[in-house]
Amino acid sequence: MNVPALRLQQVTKRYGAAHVLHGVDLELRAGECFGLVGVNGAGKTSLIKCMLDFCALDGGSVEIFGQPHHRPAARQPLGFLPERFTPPYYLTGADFIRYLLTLQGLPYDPQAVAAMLAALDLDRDALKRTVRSYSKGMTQKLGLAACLLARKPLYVLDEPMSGLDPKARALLKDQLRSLHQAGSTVFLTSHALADVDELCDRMAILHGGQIRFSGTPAECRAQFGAATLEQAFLTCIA
Ligand SMILES: Nc1ncnc2c1ncn2[C@@H]1O[C@H](COP(=O)(O)OP(=O)(O)OP(=O)(O)O)[C@@H](O)[C@H]1O
Repeated sequence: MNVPALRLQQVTKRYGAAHVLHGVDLELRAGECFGLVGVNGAGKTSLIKCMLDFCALDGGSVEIFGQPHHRPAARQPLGFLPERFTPPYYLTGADFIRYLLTLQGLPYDPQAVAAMLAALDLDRDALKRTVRSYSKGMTQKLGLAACLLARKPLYVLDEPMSGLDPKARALLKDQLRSLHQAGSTVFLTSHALADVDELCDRMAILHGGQIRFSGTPAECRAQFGAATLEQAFLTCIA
């Protein structure tokens, strides 16, 4: 039997008196593209922080490819793009990519870097410029490039389309499809339900601290008797 890429069991998270996650169960099969959706403040980023051991759980457990998430080795097969990606402003794009690759024991391959920048439509000149001179979309592309260059079995991407122009969104979707075809598992959050519909094998709706729906986008439409994923989402959280 295949080990799940991610398994969350009864995950509970509180910030002081505020209960954000109440017993969340979620399982990602290895090799699938999975989308987590929910309104602002639903707890998507908190769930990711719990998964990656950036904050302590108040209950439950998380396993990454069968290993308890708090073991550093469990996170080795994982690439992560945070929701608010803010690289050190004084580094050049090349410095930043080199730094992240070095941390993972990977070489800086100028050809691979150039190919990834082209694949995300980030001008190669950006490598020489300090990050302080980047636009929001350029910064997001740099974060995506650094993350995707590491070639990991599992990617956790918190709102990866954030700040991207229509061309870059289309290119990123191509990249995510390629990763999927190559066998990587992708977990992403998104507010663009059309992207989730297009890209994801399965999805979950997080609302009120709990998973209200988990299944394929087609199952989501069918379960809520809706023609579109947007209508299904609205019915689900009503
Ligand atoms: N460090 C923190 N301390 C206190 N409350 C927090 C903290 N981080 C998040 N929260 C609260 O937890 C709730 C969930 O926030 P979270 O960022 O996980 O939501 P989200 O679903 O990712 O939202 P968005 O779609 O707006 O990015 C919100 O009410 C938020 O204010």
